Amino acid sequence: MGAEIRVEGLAKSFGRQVVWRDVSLTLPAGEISVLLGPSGTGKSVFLKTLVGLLKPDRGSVSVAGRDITRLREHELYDVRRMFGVMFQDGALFGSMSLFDNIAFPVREHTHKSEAEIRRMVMEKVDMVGLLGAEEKLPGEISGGMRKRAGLARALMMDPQIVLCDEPDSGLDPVRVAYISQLIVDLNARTGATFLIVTHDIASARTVPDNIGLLFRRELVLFGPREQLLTSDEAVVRQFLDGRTEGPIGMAEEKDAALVEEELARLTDASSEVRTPPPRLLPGPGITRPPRWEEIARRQAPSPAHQEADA
Ligand SMILES: Nc1ncnc2c1ncn2[C@@H]1O[C@H](COP(=O)(O)OP(=O)(O)OP(=O)(O)O)[C@@H](O)[C@H]1O
Repeated sequence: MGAEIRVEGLAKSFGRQVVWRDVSLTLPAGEISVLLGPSGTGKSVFLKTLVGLLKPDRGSVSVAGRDITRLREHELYDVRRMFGVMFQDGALFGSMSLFDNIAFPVREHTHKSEAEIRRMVMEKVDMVGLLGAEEKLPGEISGGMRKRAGLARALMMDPQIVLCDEPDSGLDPVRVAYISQLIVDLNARTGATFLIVTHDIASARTVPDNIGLLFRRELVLFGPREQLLTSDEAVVRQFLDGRTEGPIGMAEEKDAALVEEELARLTDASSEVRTPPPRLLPGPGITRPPRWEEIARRQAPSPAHQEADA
């Protein structure tokens, strides 16, 4: 089951460089949240702060009710075990098979037998769709498969919270769609709380319950997906519509160009933008827990619509 994370008044600087100064948000237990923002706005720093790898200058991070900014190192260890982290580059050891890479956290942190480790690894390998590839080296498989292996490793300790740093970076649109579906499926199967950092607006629109936007040292907005996608807030509209007019200037030129390019492909007609697309649902064969049943029910066409369509 997922744990809630409550962040209040978080600030972080490196020397004179302010990364962000007053970030507050709650990641609801068991839900999927996405964090958007141009490069360099401190999304990875935020993930590292949530796991206690970086200490904030101010503010609190409560994980299942415990403020990790006040914990000692040995107490932090217990809280960290609640997390599974999928790093940006997969962070797999190049000389180890996928099996050994995925087994790594369990071998490091537990004294389980090899037979038990094999059972656990094969379960996760199956969950991420890598059955048959477990003896390959990371260099022998595609980028999409490496991402899946990174996810399998993040899941090994049955985490209550899964953090994914750009699970879709460097993948073609079809592989991005597969990874998005996988994240939805894993959320339905594990009930864990997911936070995903991404630049991919298409998946940000269809995967999460909640979306946040970091820009220029601030969390511009964080809330339910529908609220953000239909927001009239100028900065949100500008970001989602990829327009140059608006409060967001061109200081981060390269990032703005990148974001615009993505958005221009996906959100031409602004009327379409205002109607959130349907959410991705867990795939066939996945038993939907009540919260996913509810999401599916809410977005199913009503009987009246079905009759009108017939
Ligand atoms: N350990 C560190 N020491 C000093 N500066 C750092 C450190 N880690 C990150 N930074 C700086 O903090 C800023 C935010 O970095 P971060 O990697 O979190 O951005 P990001 O939003 O994740 O970017 P991207 O989308 O490119 O991954 C950057 O300017 C980076 O150089």
